[in-house]
Amino acid sequence: MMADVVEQSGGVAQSRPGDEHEAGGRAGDGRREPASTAGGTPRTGTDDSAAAARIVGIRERIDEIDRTVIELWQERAALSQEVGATRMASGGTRLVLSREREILERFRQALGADGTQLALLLLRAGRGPL
Ligand SMILES: C=C(O[C@@H]1C=C(C(=O)O)C=C[C@H]1O)C(=O)O
Repeated sequence: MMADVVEQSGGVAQSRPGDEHEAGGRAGDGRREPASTAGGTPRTGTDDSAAAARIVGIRERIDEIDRTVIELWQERAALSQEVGATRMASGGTRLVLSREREILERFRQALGADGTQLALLLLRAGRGPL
């Protein structure tokens, strides 16, 4: 089962059985995906070989981006924790809400409502549960 995701509306979407990603399951538009990967090639969601080749190429870059995002996410969380520990060891506060508001605003301006959600998750990753 996939983890819940925060939708643009702020609501929570849950995957339904057979919704996506499963071999032979239904894709997002309700059409059935092929149950197997012909010849061991990655599943692309199309039977058109030219489109499939293009998709495989694009997915290489998507996977690279995802690895970078994960790496940067982890680096940011570690740095944020270091700032918090340094500040508390010096008698300061655990959080600085004015700084957090600036970050939320930066993400909102760049990415809209999704940016706000993303920034909230980033901030939470750095400080742990309140
Ligand atoms: C990292 C800091 O500490 C906390 C964590 C923040 C963050 O993850 O960006 C921002 C503000 C603080 O609440 C900081 O003050 O810069």
